[in-house]
Amino acid sequence: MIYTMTLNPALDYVMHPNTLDMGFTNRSSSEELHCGGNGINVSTLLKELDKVTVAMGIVGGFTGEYLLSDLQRQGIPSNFVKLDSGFTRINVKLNGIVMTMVNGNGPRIPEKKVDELLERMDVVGSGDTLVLTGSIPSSLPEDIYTRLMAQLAGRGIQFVVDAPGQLLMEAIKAQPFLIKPNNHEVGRIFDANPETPEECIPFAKKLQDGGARNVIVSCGGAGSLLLDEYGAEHIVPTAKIRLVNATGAGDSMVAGFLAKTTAGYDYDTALIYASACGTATAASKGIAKRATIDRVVTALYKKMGREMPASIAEEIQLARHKEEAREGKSSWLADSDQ
Ligand SMILES: O=P(O)(O)OC[C@@]1(O)O[C@H](CO)[C@@H](O)[C@@H]1O
Repeated sequence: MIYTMTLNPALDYVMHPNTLDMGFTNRSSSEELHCGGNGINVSTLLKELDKVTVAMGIVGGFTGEYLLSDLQRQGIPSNFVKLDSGFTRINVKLNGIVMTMVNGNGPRIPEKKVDELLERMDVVGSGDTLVLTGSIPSSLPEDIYTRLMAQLAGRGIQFVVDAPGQLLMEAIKAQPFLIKPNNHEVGRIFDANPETPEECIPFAKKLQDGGARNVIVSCGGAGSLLLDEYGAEHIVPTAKIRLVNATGAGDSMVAGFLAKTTAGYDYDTALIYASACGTATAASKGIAKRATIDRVVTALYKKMGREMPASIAEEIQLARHKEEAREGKSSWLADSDQ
């Protein structure tokens, strides 16, 4: 089972302002509301790929209730600690000419709620994957991810960490299976300015020396790097799309990588799939839908001049048939049952 942990979930309020003049009233041409926070995004994309996950974390107030009901509506099982006061943050994403985000700090988390969370973690056991991702409210200690991993150490759990700066550097000491910073985050950690996957290799090596087993560094349109646990470097380009929304693209990469590694695919295939999932979300409003992911996977293999593994091609075809059947465009279900 894959568990995702979102300690600071959010409702992402996406606005499309035509202007962004400081000190004046700006108007948005349309708005959207998505349930977010990194772990929830990972669960949402994995749900699109028919992978069951349990979303865990801490929620509060009416925004937290909304988030839980949305997870239920999507059919994503959840196990969240509920706060007695305070509310889950609303992060504002200004999707104008230049994308600007204002992320909330999040509610205050009392120590007893941390204890409750640690108790609930006992459901995670041997063979499970635990994804620890996103920032944490400032009332939580900086070593919270390390504490969670220490509590679960020795149970045969695979940890995945995608967190900013110091949180990440603390967490790699617990030798997570995967970390996924982007090139800007890597640059901030090492006081450098890597732009391409190739330029990220030495920094990925340092992160591996610090304990991480597999290191993915996403570099936006320049492609992605995976330095795998055997020391092999994999680089994939990014499929060309029209950028709609960068929010959740990194989480979608993590989800895509886990979808394929937990299904037994090799790291090379998993990275290509991860990159396609990230790109598909960047081309979507909210987290990508299955049909977009499949289109981008196909485009990426074409761009790379490589043949898609037959099993992935079959999956894509099956998903398309299912979609057509749902929309009443084909009768393949009836045919195949005859
Ligand atoms: O403030 P954090 O926790 O660093 O990031 C939170 C966030 O920006 O990340 C997700 C996309 O990755 C969004 O759904 C969410 O609003």
